Amino acid sequence: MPRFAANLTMLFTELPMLERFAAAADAGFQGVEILFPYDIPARDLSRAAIAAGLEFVLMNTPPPNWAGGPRGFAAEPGREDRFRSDFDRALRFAEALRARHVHIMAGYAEGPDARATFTRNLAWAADRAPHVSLMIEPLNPMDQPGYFLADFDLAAEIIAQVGAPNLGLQFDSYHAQLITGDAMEVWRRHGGIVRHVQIAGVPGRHEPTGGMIDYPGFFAALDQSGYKGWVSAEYNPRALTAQGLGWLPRT
Ligand SMILES: O=C(O)C(=O)[C@@H](O)CO
Ligand SMILES: [Mg+2]
Repeated sequence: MPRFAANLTMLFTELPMLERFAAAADAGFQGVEILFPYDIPARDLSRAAIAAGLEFVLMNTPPPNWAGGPRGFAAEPGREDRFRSDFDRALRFAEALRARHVHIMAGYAEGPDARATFTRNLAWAADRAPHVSLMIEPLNPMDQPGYFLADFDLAAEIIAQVGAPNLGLQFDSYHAQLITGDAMEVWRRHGGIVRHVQIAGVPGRHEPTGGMIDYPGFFAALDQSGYKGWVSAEYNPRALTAQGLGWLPRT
């Protein structure tokens, strides 16, 4: 069975951020992720993770705000300077948090120029931080209209084209299901380059139970394929987070 992390941007939101760490540990999670940790001093987040005995698994490149903000700039032609200064800021946080992965967000653009910009920026980032695990994640176009990366085959092509050992795929089964209609098939095709998995129920992005994805079957497929990374719960709980954790396998 994989190790499970709680996405603290979306889970345990009934508590202040620094109290979510202990709640996640008490619930049985072994790791945590925060999408945009930039509003809280990194030392406070790091202390909370260490005190709760949790690994800090993932954070995103800026911008800082989750609510309604854009989702990065890496594929936006003409915004290379902004991407680079944001990336350096993300690296400072990642180091302070000892984050295992950094998700580089593409932003909103389309066409060959966007692809070329994204590829160049990713190559630059992979070279600048060879010791950091970097990832890109396709997002479904219903939730993020206009987001450049909305295709798993394209993500795999770009990762191959960059060819950096520290760049891989972030596989969110919720987005995979909405983009293709068959998250399991996407896993079978691209699981080999996946460094991190996120889960949620479809439809609705709630608890991973009873929807279009067979999660017990998916967890078994992860084991069968030898996946050794984390699986993060990235969903909006229907009620209090702890009330909806029946799906979380107990070790
Ligand atoms: O929305 C998702 O799914 C994510 O994993 C975020 O990192 C993107 O905002
Ligand atoms: Mg995700």
